[in-house]
Amino acid sequence: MSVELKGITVHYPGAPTPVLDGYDLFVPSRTSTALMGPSGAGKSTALAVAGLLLRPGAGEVLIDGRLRTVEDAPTALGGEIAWILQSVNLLPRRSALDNVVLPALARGRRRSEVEDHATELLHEVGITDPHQPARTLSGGQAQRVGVARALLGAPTVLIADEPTANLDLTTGRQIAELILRLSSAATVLMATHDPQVAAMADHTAVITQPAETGGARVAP
Ligand SMILES: Nc1ncnc2c1ncn2[C@@H]1O[C@H](COP(=O)(O)OP(=O)(O)OP(=O)(O)O)[C@@H](O)[C@H]1O
Repeated sequence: MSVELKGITVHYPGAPTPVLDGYDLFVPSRTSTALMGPSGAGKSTALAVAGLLLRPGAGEVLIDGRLRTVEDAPTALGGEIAWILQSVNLLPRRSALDNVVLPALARGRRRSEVEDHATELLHEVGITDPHQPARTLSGGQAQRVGVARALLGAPTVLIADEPTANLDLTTGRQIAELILRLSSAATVLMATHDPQVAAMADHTAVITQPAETGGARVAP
């Protein structure tokens, strides 16, 4: 499914200027785009709009050519749209496997329906013991569990907001490679500050500092 932002404007209350001002982005179906740009340029804001978590002041979000709004979030999130964040927020006393399946159980799936697939995904991301308690995982291992959790619902749109930011460069790049390889059937939008991570994606879009340009723009 393609993801398109058309003329998106977001002006946070109290801010002197909009963080996004007529922002356009097109991510073709089943491709990945790395979103780059200086801190504060609006990458997370653009992802929140694309992921239907933030209603823009103006503009449209089209997924697979269909107009979508934040009202669609309850059905889309965890199903067709999945997120991977910088901080993984695992339940520390539960196992890696529990952390992968719990969101699916909360959405009404039976454990028996998802457990085999979750175990397989954990294996694919390099977690050899699915019963390892989350509190004993390293940061990199925890993010691997986060990747498996995001992929369990077979999302068609995967949004990753600086998924490697809390990791050392090498681990971060391994995680980015995993995300892009395992989500090849999805359309991926990933914010990153690491040019090597960005280079792994099919395309790069740069959001420039609005204060300098009068509005965020995408570089070709
Ligand atoms: N909920 C909010 N309310 C008010 N201002 C906000 C809010 N969220 C973000 N901002 C401001 O909007 C600007 C863009 O923030 P955003 O997090 O989208 O940037 P970013 O490019 O993702 O930055 P970073 O690389 O540091 O994560 C910043 O100046 C930030 O302080």
